[in-house]
Amino acid sequence: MSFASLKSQRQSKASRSYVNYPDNFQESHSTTIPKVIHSNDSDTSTRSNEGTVYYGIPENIEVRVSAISGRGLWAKNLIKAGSVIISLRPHSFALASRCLDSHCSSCATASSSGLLRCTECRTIWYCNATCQTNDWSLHRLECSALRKWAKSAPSRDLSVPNDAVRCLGRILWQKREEGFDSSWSKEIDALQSHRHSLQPRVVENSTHLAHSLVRYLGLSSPGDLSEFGILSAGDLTDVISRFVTNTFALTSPSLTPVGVSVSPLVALFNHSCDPGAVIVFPRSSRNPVDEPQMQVIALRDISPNEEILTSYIDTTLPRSLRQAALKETYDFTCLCELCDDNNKLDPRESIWCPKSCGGMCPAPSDESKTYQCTKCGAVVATPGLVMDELRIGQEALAKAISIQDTDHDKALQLTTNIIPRLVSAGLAPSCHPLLALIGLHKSLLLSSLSADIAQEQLDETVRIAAKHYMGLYAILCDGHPVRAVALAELGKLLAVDEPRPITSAPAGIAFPPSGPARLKAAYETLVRARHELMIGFGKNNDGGELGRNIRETVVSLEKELGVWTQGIHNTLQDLLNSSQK
Ligand SMILES: C[S@@+](CC[C@H](N)C(=O)[O-])C[C@H]1O[C@@H](n2cnc3c(N)ncnc32)[C@H](O)[C@@H]1O
Repeated sequence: MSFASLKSQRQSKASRSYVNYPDNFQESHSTTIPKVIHSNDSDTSTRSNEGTVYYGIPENIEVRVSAISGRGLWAKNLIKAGSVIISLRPHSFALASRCLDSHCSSCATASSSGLLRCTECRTIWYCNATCQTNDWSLHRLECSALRKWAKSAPSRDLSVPNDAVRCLGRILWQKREEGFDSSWSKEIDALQSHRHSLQPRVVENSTHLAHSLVRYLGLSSPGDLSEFGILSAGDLTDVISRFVTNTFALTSPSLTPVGVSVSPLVALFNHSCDPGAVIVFPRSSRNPVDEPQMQVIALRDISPNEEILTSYIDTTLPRSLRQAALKETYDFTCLCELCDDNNKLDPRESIWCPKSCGGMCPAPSDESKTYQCTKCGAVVATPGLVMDELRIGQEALAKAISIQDTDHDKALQLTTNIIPRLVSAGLAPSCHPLLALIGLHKSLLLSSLSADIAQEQLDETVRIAAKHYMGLYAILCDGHPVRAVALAELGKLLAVDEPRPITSAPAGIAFPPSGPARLKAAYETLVRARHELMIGFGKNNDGGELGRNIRETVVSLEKELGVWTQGIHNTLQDLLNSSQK
């Protein structure tokens, strides 16, 4: 297995920075869609003709409206786990700036070499002339905007606008090209806006984004936005708010964020912290022109008349952080089962029993009052100390995230030091911030893997990958793509050729095992990973690009194991023969 493929999975997170408003832009009438609450009963949903705006709604789902969450998508028939519910090319997408020279801007295919650069703007890259031609109707506008932006940029670092600005630019150009009355534009205009209830941080970001957008479009004043159907400050606020509320990360087949994407139909799914469906980009199309293909996949069986819910945020976070993120960007308080039931022990906020009975206690916090093991009743004697460690862990996590791209070694040192402290404090691997620190530590270790890796370093990376999977296993359902990718990573690491296999350790005790036992563990882990990938990235997609890649690895490991088994069989036979002589 190549280390390069592992390393390439570790790219830093796409940054999401949004808007700000020009002060001199007047507030006015707006084209905001009417509020869509049709029912006062919080528990009922109403079938709605709102769906008529949308093209391509599959037969087995429909738009309904509820008092709590507005429009949403509901199953009409049973949808089985691993089924692709929706598959479409997003209305618009833009690559993160750091991915522009490693991914095609037309089909979003990753390529380490061989992309062709636009000779005019020297910023956008394509697989080939076909991809360039497919993107030309928008790129001809984007190309000159990029050149003007670069000319007036104060520094090289700022010579390309971020993905949010570029995506918004593409949306506005395409609306103008398609016509404001076209179905394409109507779907964009029907996206939900929260312009009357923007949170303070969103206002600040939005103002900044609006200024950048005006500059990017080459307009001398916000008033010139009328050519894009934006006639007032309110209209511009709507454009930005719709974008912020309805944008999804564009991700690689192994879930690395590589940009932003907007699909009005997919944006109709409401949120749950325990979702029944996920949004992924498995790269399963036969025709590259259809890529990037955005798919919504059922994680479990969804019953007829059940609302299909996806998650907008990282569901490994504890309740308070999830609620804060949802409030800030999406302006609602989540009432899903996970958020609603405060009394249930949540592995995201749990520590091991202080008497080591194997049970768990709620992690001490300002809100929780009882720190008792749910199995044996033992009480945490020093909750204050655990709370201190949790706080220190949270601060270390924030620091390590902020420096991971600029000072890899320092970030690695930080995670290396803090993880054992949190483990000693009794945190379970699924508990925040330990799980996040383990995940970050794993990605930092993966990014420093090289062909001349030492056995100890490889083994340490395998152990941390196993801990990461254990933490995710306690939180996410079977087949969740995040869990599936973590298991695939663990299996691939186990399958890496050992630089110096340790043969003396008794089998079954050491982890990771060595020699043939390790090969067997790799095989079993990858078979399991493939099962999970087939759910999270779709059965019909064969688990997406990653699922297909794991299938090939499984097949080659099968052969390798066969050779081992045959070798052992031959050796035993030789021994038997010689003893009989
Ligand atoms: C991406 S849109 C989803 C579609 C939206 N309901 C509509 O009518 O267009 C996100 C917005 O839907 C609403 N929403 C989504 N999930 C919700 C939930 N679980 N509870 C309350 N509101 C929710 C929030 O207003 C949120 O900002």
